[in-house]
Amino acid sequence: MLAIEGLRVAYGESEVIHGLEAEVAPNEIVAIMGRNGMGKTTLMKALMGIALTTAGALRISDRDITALKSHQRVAAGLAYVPQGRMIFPAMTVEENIETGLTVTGEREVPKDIYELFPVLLDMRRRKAGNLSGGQQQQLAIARALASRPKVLLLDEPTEGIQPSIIREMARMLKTIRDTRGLSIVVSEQVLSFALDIADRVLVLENGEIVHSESRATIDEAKVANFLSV
Ligand SMILES: Nc1ncnc2c1ncn2[C@@H]1O[C@H](COP(=O)(O)OP(=O)(O)OP(=O)(O)O)[C@@H](O)[C@H]1O
Repeated sequence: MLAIEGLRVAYGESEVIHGLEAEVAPNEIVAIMGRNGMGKTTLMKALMGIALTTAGALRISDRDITALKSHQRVAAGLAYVPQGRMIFPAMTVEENIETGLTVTGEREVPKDIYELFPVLLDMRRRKAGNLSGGQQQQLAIARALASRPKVLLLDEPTEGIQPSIIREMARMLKTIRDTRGLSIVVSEQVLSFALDIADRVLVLENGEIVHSESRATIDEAKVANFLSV
């Protein structure tokens, strides 16, 4: 579904991702784990066309998207929930979700989005800035799903979220995968969340994948070791 081939990303002279190779299968949930500063956010931004790639190719459903701009990548099937969520606090919940509709041509928020997130239906006329952290995360995911993606990217969705809500979020993301048939790539530092949600775990260290293991056979202690400082 998503193929990353020989991806190199640099900020000026400083290369941060060094020839990364990865594939994400249809319906697969892949967790990208790594300590702070190892390149998770940079990888997400490169996939979305926000960070500058110096080499490599990206494909979504066999379509080469390497040369496409961000909005064209969204139209091709990528959606992104950035770190910190980046909702528009002064806009209503409904207006926030509507910003995700630009590539589908729909004018109104589809019912199935509100069915997934009933709390957003109740709060649709409220300013998004007044929602709790967990509700804002749901809003950011709803906005991303509004573009009907094939691959959903989430950058550290558990950051600043209470443990009970984190478990709820894991359940919700698996439901989204199962009901909408999409692939999910999630960058994460919380191992329990990654193990709860992922079919496969990749560990990113200094811009390279140093470990890749399916959930079924994973050595938790080994992954925990990569994450400890
Ligand atoms: N705009 C930038 N300009 C220059 N260097 C940057 C920039 N953004 C990130 N970096 C550097 O790139 C490297 C990877 O950072 P990145 O934010 O991708 O890591 P991360 O794994 O997402 O960390 P975190 O968990 O803190 O978000 C770090 O060394 C960081 O200092």
